Amino acid sequence: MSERSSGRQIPVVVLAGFLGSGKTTVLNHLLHRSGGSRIGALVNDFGAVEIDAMAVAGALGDSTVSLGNGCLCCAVDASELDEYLERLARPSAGIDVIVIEASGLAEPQELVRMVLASELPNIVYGGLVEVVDAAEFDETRAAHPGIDRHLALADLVVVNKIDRVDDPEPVLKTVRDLVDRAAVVPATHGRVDPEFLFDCRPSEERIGQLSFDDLHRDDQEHDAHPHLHAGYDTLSFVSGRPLDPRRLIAFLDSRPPGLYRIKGYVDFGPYDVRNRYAVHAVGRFLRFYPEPWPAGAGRATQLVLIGTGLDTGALRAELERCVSDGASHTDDEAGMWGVLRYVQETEDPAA
Ligand SMILES: Nc1nc2c(ncn2[C@@H]2O[C@H](COP(=O)(O)OP(=O)(O)OP(=O)(O)O)[C@@H](O)[C@H]2O)c(=O)[nH]1
Repeated sequence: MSERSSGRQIPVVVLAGFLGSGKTTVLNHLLHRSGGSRIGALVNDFGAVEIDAMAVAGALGDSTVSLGNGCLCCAVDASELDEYLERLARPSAGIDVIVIEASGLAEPQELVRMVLASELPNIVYGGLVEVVDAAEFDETRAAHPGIDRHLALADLVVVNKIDRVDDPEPVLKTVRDLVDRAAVVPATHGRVDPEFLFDCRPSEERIGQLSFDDLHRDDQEHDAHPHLHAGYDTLSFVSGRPLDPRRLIAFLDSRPPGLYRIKGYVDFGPYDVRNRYAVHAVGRFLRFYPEPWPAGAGRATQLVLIGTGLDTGALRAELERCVSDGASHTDDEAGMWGVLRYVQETEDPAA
């Protein structure tokens, strides 16, 4: 049995973007480049013929749930969405990440709200990805000013169809000006690094999510495919001494916009001797997941940071400053409050 069935949460990524921007192309790319990770897709086609579902079905088999009855954000409420998500999130499906492909006309914030309102304990919101058509961007914006609002909500913007513009810089600059801390990634034919969206597993091994060994192995795989990773910086940070929760939160709250992904485990030492804290950040989205230290596991903080244009030396120095100075914190009850703000309480059925 995988760790997932014993309480691991499955991230749900919302994939949105205007009609024809390349959402299905991105999803298909992710399906083929996700290594050993299994993606469940919730495909929301706007129209009678489920073109998108057919486009992805071959790759997905039984892990696609397709909704052909109109726009997901209008057609279902949160409890109905939960029914679909539950089908994909059941442990027997063995799914690591769920991607909801919104129809080109969907209001992404409605979908995000519904995912956040989910009462399923084993899923967690994993971020909003907006796909933009680089060639049509100016015209689409002029006709649909709401696009600006969607981009402001995004955690990652894929500026797709770069091959169709002579100079991608103007559109990339416009998009960067419109986003709020989101990473902006240029792409052709939807070729975006899946690692930006979720934690990929190596193909030959499918045990627990967020394994640090897996992440390292991914780094090696990355070297074999430099074309997907051009311009991305990665920093691995390990500390055998606990981190100070206040300092870490100050670091995270002021993280630079290009620092798009953070994942790993944090040891807060005396602040919580029983649990380690899995950390998961996608763009502005940040969550901590406390979980008991596995028996026999060495206590250490292990983090991987991924982004674009990062000053990795400066980030490492900042992380070093988060290491606790060893003073006793037993009477400092408020120390963990900042961290606990980012812990989702899923255990409470009334929540
Ligand atoms: N030239 C070029 N064409 C692309 C690229 N990405 C996707 N396309 C094409 O653009 C068209 C639309 O792509 P889709 O992935 O279906 O777009 P979508 O956003 O899912 O479309 P809707 O579901 O209608 O909203 C398809 O014909 C793709 O082959 C790209 O980077 N360059």
